[in-house]
Amino acid sequence: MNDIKVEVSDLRKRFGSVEALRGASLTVRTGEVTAIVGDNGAGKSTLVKCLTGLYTPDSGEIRIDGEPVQFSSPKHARAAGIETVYQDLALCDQLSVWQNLYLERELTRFIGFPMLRRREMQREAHRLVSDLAVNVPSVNRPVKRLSGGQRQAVAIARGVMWARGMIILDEPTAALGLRETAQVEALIQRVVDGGQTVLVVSHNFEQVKRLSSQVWVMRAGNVVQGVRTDDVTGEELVGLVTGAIPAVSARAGVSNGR
Ligand SMILES: Nc1ncnc2c1ncn2[C@@H]1O[C@H](COP(=O)(O)OP(=O)(O)OP(=O)(O)O)[C@@H](O)[C@H]1O
Repeated sequence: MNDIKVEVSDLRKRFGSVEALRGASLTVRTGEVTAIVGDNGAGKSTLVKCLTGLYTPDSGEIRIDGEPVQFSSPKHARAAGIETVYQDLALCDQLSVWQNLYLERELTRFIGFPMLRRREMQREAHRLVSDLAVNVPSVNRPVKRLSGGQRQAVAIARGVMWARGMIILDEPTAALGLRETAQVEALIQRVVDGGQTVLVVSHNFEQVKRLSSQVWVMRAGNVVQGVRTDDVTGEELVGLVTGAIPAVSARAGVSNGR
């Protein structure tokens, strides 16, 4: 197994006069939760969007499983097995849980015309939801009748269903209360235990401490430090993000994240 799932090297992206990424580099280890933290405007979303094919970087390199990739669209990144759950979740309110899980990727059979394999999708959706212990009353329930935490869990489950190796979560619990946050964090833990690699963007340092093994700190378009999460305190993370602490030195025997 390749230890490094993603390697981002010297990524640059400019929007007119704004340099959103100024040579950002980081790695994501296979089978772990890696976090990216940074203040507003630090470049986190831009970096994620380069990884998911929404933006094309001006220069730099992205390697997945050791292979250089250039994603020209989100579809292209999805075809490479990278699923992303954005803050807006992109769920279709009127549709049921199972319909959302298969949204735009419905199973069909051709009998002179394409026909939906409805039963099979419902069965598989039920199996996935049970396997991940996603707490929804039924896969037939429209998502508009679910709580915020349940909706987030459905969006993550959809990522799990289609990802082949990696899921990116953009602020997965920003809109949730304490109990729902705990449920979504437990789900993320199960996803990683199931062998997926997770990259999470979060403003919640306590969550980063609880969930991730590795954290990368971004400031003004650069990745200023990578540390193993156990080697940094919450206060140090805040200091790194704001720039009050330029860097923390690696604890004995631990590199700065590479
Ligand atoms: N499409 C765009 N057009 C112009 N400028 C952009 C665009 N996207 C991002 N930027 C700028 O690039 C910089 C980095 O933005 P980005 O959204 O990547 O930061 P972020 O760390 O994700 O911030 P936040 O935590 O607020 O979401 C900011 O100055 C932002 O205004």
